[in-house]
Parts: sequence; structure tokens; C-alpha cells
Amino acid sequence: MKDTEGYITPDGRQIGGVLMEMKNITLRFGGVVAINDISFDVREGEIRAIIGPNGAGKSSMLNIISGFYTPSEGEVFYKGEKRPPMKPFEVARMGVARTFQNIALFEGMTVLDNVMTGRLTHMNAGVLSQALWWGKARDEEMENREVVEKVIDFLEIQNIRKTPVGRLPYGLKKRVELARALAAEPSILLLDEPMAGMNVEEKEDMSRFILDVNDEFGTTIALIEHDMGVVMDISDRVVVMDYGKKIGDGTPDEVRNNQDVIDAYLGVAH
Ligand SMILES: Nc1ncnc2c1ncn2[C@@H]1O[C@H](COP(=O)(O)OP(=O)(O)OP(=O)(O)O)[C@@H](O)[C@H]1O
Repeated sequence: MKDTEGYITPDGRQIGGVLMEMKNITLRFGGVVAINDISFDVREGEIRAIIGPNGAGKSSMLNIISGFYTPSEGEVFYKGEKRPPMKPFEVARMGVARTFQNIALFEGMTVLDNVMTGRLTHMNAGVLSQALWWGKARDEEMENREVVEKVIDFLEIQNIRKTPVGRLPYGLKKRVELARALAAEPSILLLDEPMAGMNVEEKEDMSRFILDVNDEFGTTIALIEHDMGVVMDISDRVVVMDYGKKIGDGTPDEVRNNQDVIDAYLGVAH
């Protein structure tokens, strides 16, 4: 498949060309090789999962995509251009939003205010322009509110919009975090173990929301997940990592039948 070509998923969705490409990525922490020469791409409109057992290097990979780590070797291409080393907020401004495994919300603030913080990367009117040019700041505020309200409706959290996040159960906090990331209107949404710590019902809800977000907004989604089962149903293509190496890459069916992947999950000795 060429970079500019897409494909049609079994459920009939059109996937586009390459949006993000990781090329020969290696990441070392002193003597530890967390990621060892891994390449893969994420295509426009795709739900792409990175899975692997504990310590496989998934979080490290997500942190490279989000700009938190700079690879020791290799390159990241985004929208066809090589991305220079950047700070996470610069990467966010380029349209990359993320959620965190250990929910990173402001517990004392309401759901609405938390979701509003997702708009920060879109706020351009500084204090001076707010003082001198009312119109621009006001238009911006209106637009931000509009996006936020749409996301809140979409994720069905209207009834808790004034509730402080600290009072919510775990599954709902995760949904608020998803709402905040979505409020940034990202080109690519990174989800860090979105189902971790959830019960079966919460996992089903989260799966449905991930699918709906992709379907409704056409958002490209890359997620990492420890548990192989939960992502297989919702992902278009899956990268499998083990001990820092890529051991599989393909559709859920291809990956499920890959002997190296089966061995890694069963803990066969290396
Ligand atoms: N900041 C760090 N300093 C040193 N070693 C690290 C650091 N972060 C990760 N590692 C090591 O790199 C390897 C990959 O870790 P990483 O957290 O990326 O794996 P993971 O697949 O996300 O694991 P988990 O499912 O347990 O979260 C591990 O051996 C880990 O100990």
C-alpha cells in the first residue's frame, strides 16, 4: 500500500493515506533499550492499536508520538513532514491530543471547566487583544463554548456538566478525559490504556464511544492497551510490541494468528 493510498475496512469505512509515520524508532534509557528499531504508520481515519505485555515499550512509544520523549534514533513524520524535536505543547498545537492512564483532570473543577481546558491550544486572543479588541476574544470564547457543548452532548455527560470531577466514579472520569481531548478537535487522538481499571460495562461503554468518535468526527485514533481482548474488536490495525521490538503488525485477525504474538502473550521463553 502506497503512503497516499487508503483502504476500505471490513465494516465499509474509507481509510485515507498516512497521517503519521514512525520510522526506525529506537529509545534508550541508559543501558535499557525501551524501543528497538520500530517502524509503523497511522492512516487518516484509522483506529490503530499498539498492544504488548508489561514493559513492552508501549508507553514509551506513546510518549514519543506526543512529544514527551525524543527518540534516540529514528524519525517521526506527521502530515508528510519530518517532525523536529518538539515540546509536548507544540505537538498538541499541531493537532495531537491525548488522554492519560492515570487520569489527569482537575478534581476540584467542574466537568465543564475541565473540558474547556481542552480548548487551550486554540486560544489565540491574548490579554492585550482581549483588552483592545473585544470582538476577537468574544468570538473565540463563543466558538470554544460551542465545540465544548457539542462534545459534552456527544459523550452524554450533560447531566454532570456542573459536577466537580472529584465526585465522579472512575468510568465517568475517563469519559470526561476523553471529552477534554476531543474538545481540542485533534487530527489524531492518543488514548493511553483507555480501558485500564474498568469493569466490563464501563469497557463496553468506552469501546462504543471510541467507535462513535471515529465515526462521527472522522478522528484518527491511536491507542495503547495492555489487554489484547478489548482492543481487537474496535481496531482496524494493530502493532504488537514485546521487549521493545515489533513482533506483529496487521489486522486483528492477522495478529491473532501470528505465532510470535501468541507466544509473547503466553509468556514463552525468549
Ligand atoms: N524513564 C525511564 N527510565 C528508565 N527505564 C524506563 C523508563 N521508562 C520506561 N523504562 C523501561 O523501558 C521499558 C519499556 O517500558 P514502557 O513503560 O514503555 O512499557 P509498557 O509496554 O508501556 O509497559 P506497561 O504495560 O507495564 O505500562 C521497560 O523495561 C521499562 O522499565
